[in-house]
Formats: sequence, C-alpha cells, structure tokens
Amino acid sequence: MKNKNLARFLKIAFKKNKYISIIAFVIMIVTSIIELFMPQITKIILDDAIKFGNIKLLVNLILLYITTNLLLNTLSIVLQYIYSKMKNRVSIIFKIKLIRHLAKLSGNYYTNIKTGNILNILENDMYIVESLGADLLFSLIVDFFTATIAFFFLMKMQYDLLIIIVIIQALILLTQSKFTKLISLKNEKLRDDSGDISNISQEYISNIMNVVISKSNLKFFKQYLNKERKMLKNSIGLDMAFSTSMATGSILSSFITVAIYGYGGYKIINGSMTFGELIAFQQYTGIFISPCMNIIRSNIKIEQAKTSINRIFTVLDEPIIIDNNNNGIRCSDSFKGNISFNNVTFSYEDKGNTIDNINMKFENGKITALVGSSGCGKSTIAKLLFRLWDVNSGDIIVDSVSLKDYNLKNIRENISIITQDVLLFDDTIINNLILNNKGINDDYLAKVCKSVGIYELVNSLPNGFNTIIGEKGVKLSGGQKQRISIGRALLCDSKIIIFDEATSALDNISQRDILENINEFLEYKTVIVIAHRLSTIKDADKIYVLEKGKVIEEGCHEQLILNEGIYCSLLDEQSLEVAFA
Ligand SMILES: Nc1ncnc2c1ncn2[C@@H]1O[C@H](COP(=O)(O)OP(=O)(O)OP(=O)(O)O)[C@@H](O)[C@H]1O
Repeated sequence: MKNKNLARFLKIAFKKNKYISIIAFVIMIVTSIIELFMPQITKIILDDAIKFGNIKLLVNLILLYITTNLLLNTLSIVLQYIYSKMKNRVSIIFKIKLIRHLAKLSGNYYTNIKTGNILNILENDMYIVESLGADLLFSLIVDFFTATIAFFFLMKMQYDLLIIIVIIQALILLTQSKFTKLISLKNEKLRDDSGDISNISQEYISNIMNVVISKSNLKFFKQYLNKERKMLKNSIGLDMAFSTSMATGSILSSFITVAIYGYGGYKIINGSMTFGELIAFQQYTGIFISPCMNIIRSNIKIEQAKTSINRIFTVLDEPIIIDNNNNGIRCSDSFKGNISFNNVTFSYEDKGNTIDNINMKFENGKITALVGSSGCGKSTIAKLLFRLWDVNSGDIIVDSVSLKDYNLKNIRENISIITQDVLLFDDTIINNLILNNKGINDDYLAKVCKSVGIYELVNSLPNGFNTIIGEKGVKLSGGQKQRISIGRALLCDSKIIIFDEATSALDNISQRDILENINEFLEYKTVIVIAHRLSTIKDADKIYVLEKGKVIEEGCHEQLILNEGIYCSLLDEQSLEVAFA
C-alpha cells in the first residue's frame, strides 16, 4: 500500500513538473559525466605532466580542472533552483488537494475528524515530503548511473582492490538496511505521538478562554505532559537509532580507506600500480561509494516519506459519500426553494432513527418553524437539507426535483444556515459580513446592517467596517456575533434561509426587533426557523412540533393552542419560566 501511494504521489508530482524535471535530469546526467571525468585529469597531471616535467600540459590540465569545477558548481546552482521550485509546487498542489477534498466530505467525517491529525498532515507530513526533495528520485537514478560507471573504471584499474572494497560496501549495505527498518518503525511511532499532541494543543489553544473559565487547565496540562513524555522517549530512540546507523556506516567506510592505502600502497611498492593510479583509484572509489551511501540514506528518507505520503492519501482517499453531482441540475432564475420532506427517515451511524418517517413542507414566502425538546432532531433537518448527510429512505424534494439531483455546490449556494455557533474569522467586520460576495453595494450593506442592529456599533468604532474582530470574533459579544451572522446570511441572498437558534444570545426585545426588521428581506424566501423560545416563532405561518424524530403536531400558533397538545404544554412551561425568572 505504501509503495502504491508513493508511486501515485510521484506520478502526480512528475505530471505537474514534467518539463522542468526533464531539464533537471539532463543537468544531473551531465554533472555526473563531468565528475567521472575529473579523476582522469588528476591521473594525467600526476603520471604525465608532473612525472615528465611537462609544464605546458600541467598548465592546460589545471585550466581544464578549474573550468570543469566552475561548470559543475554553476550547474549545481541551477539544479538547486529547479528543485526548490518543484518542491514548493508539489507541496502546494497536495495541500490544495487536501483542503478541497476535506470540503467534499460528509457530516459523518466532520463529526469524527481529529483536527490535530489533519493539521499535522498539512504541516509536518507535508514538510517531510518536501524535505524528501524533488531531486531524490532523479538523484537515485543518477547515483546508480554514476556508481556503475565508477565501478567499471575501478575494475579496469585494479580489480583485486575493487573486490575488497565491494565486500566492505556490501557489509555497509547490510547493516544500513537493518537500521532503515528500525528507523522507519520508530519514525512512524513518533508521527502518531506528534498527531496526538497536535490534537491536544489545538483543543486547548482554540478554546483557551473557556478552558480558563471552566478551570480545566490542569486536565489539559496532565494530558499534554503525558503525551510529551512519550514523544520525548520515542524521539530519543529515533535519534539514537539514526546516529548509531551513521556511526556504523562511517566505521565500516573507514576500512575502505585502510584497504586503499594499505593494499594500494603495497601495490605501488611492488610496481603493479602507479602513484597517479592510486590517487585516481581513490577518487573513483569516492565517486563509487558516495552514490552507494546516498542510495542507502535515501532509503531511510523514502521510508519516512512513505509514512507521510500514506497519511496524505488516507485523507485524499476518504470516500466522497455525498455525491457532488457535478452534472446535476442547477437552480434556475425562477428557483423558488419550495421544499417537501417525503417519508424521510435518517439515522446517524448505527444509532436508532433520528428522523423517523417525516413528512413536512417548507414553502416560499412563508415562515415555517420547527420546535420540540432538545435532541428531537430539529437541527438534523437542516443538515439533511444542506446534504451534510443523505437520508436513509424517503426523499427531499426541492421545486419538484429530488435534492440529490441538484448540483451539490449550486444547491448549497441557495441555502443559508445561521447557527447558534457563529463562525467568524479573525478579519475585518466587512470581510466577515460579505465573505466571497464582493459585488454588494454600500446602500444595501448599510440597510442590512441597520436591520440586524450592527450599523450603530460599526459607526461607533474608529475603523468602522474595517475593524478586526479577533480570533473567532472574540472582541464581540455573543449577540453581536449572531447579528453579524444573520447579516451575512441576508447579504448572501439565498432563496432558502434557515435560522437554527440564530438569536439565542439575544434578549427577547432585541430578538423581536431583529425579526421585525429583517422581515422585508425574507419576503420571497423559504424561511425555516428552529427555536427553543416559542416567542420567536409564534408568528410563523406553520409550526411543526417534533418529538423523537417524528412530527407530532402541526399548524399555526393559534391552531396548536386550540389543540391543547405538546405545543401548548411547551408554551405553558416557558410562560412559567418567564414568570419565575
Ligand atoms: N453528528 C452527529 N453524530 C451522531 N449523532 C448526532 C450527531 N448530531 C446530532 N446527533 C444526535 O441526533 C439527535 C438529534 O440531534 P439534533 O441536533 O438534530 O437535535 P435538536 O433537536 O436540534 O437539539 P437541540 O434543540 O438541543 O439543538 C441527538 O440525539 C444527537 O445526539
């Protein structure tokens, strides 16, 4: 699986860097050939120019040596530039792929997602893949090429000395491959630890104010320290394995030097080798061993990267359960957003039915309310409509077309959900209001802001609409956040608009004022209001009362009062609560 994912990764990376990779590969081969040519210059300098006192030849060879060196270094700068470009390009491509894919996943995935793990993939795994280096694959090919040619030169020069070197090299290969396995195992453990720590830190930092208020710092610290201790232990283990592997490699490599000077020196003494040949042999040995060692070290890097690439693909391969239906129907200009739930049944995972054979209608130009005790399934209705989950049975019909037959992105653009938990960005008020909706005119913006009651607030701020509201809108009150969220939805101008406890942070009077003020924006829309406070929905055209995922009563406020059913008792309970408040 890991190898398959590595191949998939390389295929995508290569496809996006086709021409630049070919250029890099050609430069690498040229560099390698030049390097292979260098020991020959040394040999001629020693054995021909110096030995026979040929000054002209010596000067020419030294000039050649300098020129080749200059060329080699220039090519190496060009290569570095290409690699750096490729590396960043590949990393950006995969990050975008990941972020895009995440947006296509289902509510189920979002429910079970571990934020820290995903952040870890986006940051750490991407970094490891980046540091694998775009050059690695090419280097391996070129290293193999260079080592083979150097091997032939060495064999031609002194095959018996070469045999000794090959034996030592084989020993190095054997020990290093054992270390590679150990290192990659330890590395995998470390990556898991790092994911766990990211999860805890992410949970802590993003809720820091609530953590302090709920006095749960100690719980976090304990959890955090335990994980850090475990990671420290594994990290030391990894470093030790790494340095032992390096030291073993280095000790074994030193035997090669011993063999060259010992056995090579002996050969010079008995006349079967020249001094120039010994130096050239030593240089070729370097050219032979260095790529061999590179191949071994690359193996460790590749093993590390494989783990990271695997993680990247675990997210990328997460199946898209909610079909995007890209070729599906798009909402036309005459789209009304009349919705009917026909015998809809739905359950989260393997739990019992959260929505149980429900039939409901939400009509354009009307306000329909959903009420019922906590956990009866009201918000689930909104989530099904937004297709975060698909229904198990029955169908949701929008303007006579099944919801599943619409292009997902397009139908979602026509639905705005304002939830209790407002999503605000650490950005200006204006950017939080308009999001991507750049074409909004100033008068309309002012009108919407007045209706949701933030116009005065904005004007009272020195930077007005350009005031930064802090992370998660921390500089605003709960009510102000909800007002911005409602304003944002109105500016979106979707045909279907769902208020899910959207005014829960506001007092009764502010809530009534907002609802009255925004009425004109809701005139030709399908409006669904989910509320606990029944005063919010008493003017709704239709009210559905839900219990355990079933509709148990329906009608307008007056009809439901006459029914003297659950709605009536909920109303009585709330009147009592207000009276005793
Ligand atoms: N993502 C989820 N995964 C599993 N179960 C869920 C999920 N979301 C909600 N539930 C469960 O589904 C049931 C209905 O939840 P829902 O949020 O629709 O209720 P609600 O009527 O809107 O409640 P409230 O008024 O408290 O907001 C609850 O029992 C809840 O635990």
